[in-house]
Amino acid sequence: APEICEGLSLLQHRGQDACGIVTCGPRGRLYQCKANGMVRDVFTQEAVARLIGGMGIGHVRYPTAGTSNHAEAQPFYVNSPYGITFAHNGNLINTAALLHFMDAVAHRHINTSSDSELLLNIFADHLNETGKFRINEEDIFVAVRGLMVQARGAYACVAMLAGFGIIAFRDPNGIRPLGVARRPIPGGATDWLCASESAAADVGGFVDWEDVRPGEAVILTRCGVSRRQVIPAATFAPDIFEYVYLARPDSVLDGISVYRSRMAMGNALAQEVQRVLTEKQITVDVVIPVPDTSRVAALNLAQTLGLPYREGFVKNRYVGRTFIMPEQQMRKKSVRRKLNAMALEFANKNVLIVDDSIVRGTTSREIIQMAKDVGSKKVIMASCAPPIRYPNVYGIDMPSRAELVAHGRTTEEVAEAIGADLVIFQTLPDLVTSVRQLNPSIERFECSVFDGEYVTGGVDAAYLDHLEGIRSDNMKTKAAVVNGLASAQAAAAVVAVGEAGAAAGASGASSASGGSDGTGTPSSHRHTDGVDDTIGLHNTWKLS
Ligand SMILES: O=P(O)(O)OC[C@H]1O[C@H](OP(=O)(O)OP(=O)(O)O)[C@H](O)[C@@H]1O
Ligand SMILES: NC(=O)CC[C@H](N)C(=O)O
Ligand SMILES: [Mg+2]
Repeated sequence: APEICEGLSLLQHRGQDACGIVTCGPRGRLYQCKANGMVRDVFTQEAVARLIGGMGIGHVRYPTAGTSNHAEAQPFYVNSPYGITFAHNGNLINTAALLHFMDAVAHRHINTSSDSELLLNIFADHLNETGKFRINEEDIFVAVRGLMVQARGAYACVAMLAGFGIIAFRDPNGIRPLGVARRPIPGGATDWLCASESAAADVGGFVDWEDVRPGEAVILTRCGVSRRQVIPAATFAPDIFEYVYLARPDSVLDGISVYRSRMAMGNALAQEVQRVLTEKQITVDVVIPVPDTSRVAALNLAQTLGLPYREGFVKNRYVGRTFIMPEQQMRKKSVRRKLNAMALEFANKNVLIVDDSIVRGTTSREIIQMAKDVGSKKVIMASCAPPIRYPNVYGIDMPSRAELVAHGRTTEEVAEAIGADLVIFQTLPDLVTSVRQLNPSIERFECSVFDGEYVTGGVDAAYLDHLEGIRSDNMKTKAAVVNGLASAQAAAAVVAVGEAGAAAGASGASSASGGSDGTGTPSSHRHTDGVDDTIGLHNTWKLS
């Protein structure tokens, strides 16, 4: 658990909403801790100490389906068959069909609106098909294949079978990243790690990072590692937005250094900036990045153009990423809390502000205003990514066209909307070249947010309308309220169940429990909407 916890803190930039760890201890017992909040807050020393065992899985959540309710925190658990826990990065696009299958064919109850809970149950259903008392690796490969035939969308997953091992797999388009690394330990044995990004492996001393191939499954057990291409890869199309924004610069994903790709984006953007500035006859005095993500590209852009690079915005290191926050109000407020403009770098200058992307325009609107407030002459905004005009359906939460500032707007209109004197976007071919030149064996990237071409197929106007209806900011707020009510309504019944559980705990049924409710949670913190709770796990800590 301490190592998984460390790994999750290195992946915190991928999800700030909720986090969780499940470990597997002696006799196949599972121990879990999950809640809304950041890794450092949820995993107290005591909580981690209670997560015993030699293998486990963890997750940091950035909700892209359902709500931010803690019932949707991962990993998820089902007891049958074999005791499976599951963590998923990505987003499914055929949830309606899968839900119908669950209901009508598999007769499995899905208790949240999380697509990950659904995916776990698809996996469980395929494992169950074996009908075996004890399964083997062959059965697992067959089950993962069954899941891949059925599930559509983006999914990089880790699953743990109690007392058996860990299974990692990546969808047939390889949209979201996933890799595996090893660490030799004295005596000849080997530790294994799977993670979304290689940076998590480096820090733990794991080596030989290998990307899981699209359509491949990896099984890790005491006996070693087995890999199999369970389904032929479709088009291998990693999401280019990982390189633009989501991933850490020190990670190498699918053979491409994120850092190098951002340097290349800065170089390429410099050419476009040069061209536009010459055409418009504007001179720029200084290049200023928008911390954090655009720094690498902005520095290279400034060097290429021979312009001074200045850190004119100072970032509050205690405020996380704003784009992945769930609500617009929160995002907007956080930009002001996060960034402060230093007048001495802006006053009386034509400033070129460089960001990695302009999505909703929340960041740019605020910082352009700040730049003006401290006396800039002209504010020119350059984006390492082209205009984002289409929703993302594969695990980046930008589901609604209306929320995208470039949707239905020309570049000039975007400038007006965000208050810039001029906006300069990278072209899509330049962005793709910046990334692809670092690994030409990747033939294409998932670029749907820029060109509206969805690599999996199955995403049409009707689907996007439907998605907008359930995922727009407005609807998320409504869903959260409805969910909150459901939780409150469930509470009365669940408290009663909890008390009964306490009796069982007191009689010694639960070896790991330390609290009065048999879950290890102090009664005052008891988690009261437990209808969705992973019944049967040894909960070590819950924030109510
Ligand atoms: O147009 P918007 O909707 O504002 O989205 C784009 C902005 O959001 C991200 O920053 P974020 O604060 O999330 O993270 P960072 O610190 O890694 O740059 C991204 O780097 C842009 O700055
Ligand atoms: N990025 C993620 O981890 C999202 C996983 C899943 N779609 C959810 O909303 O929980
Ligand atoms: Mg940013």
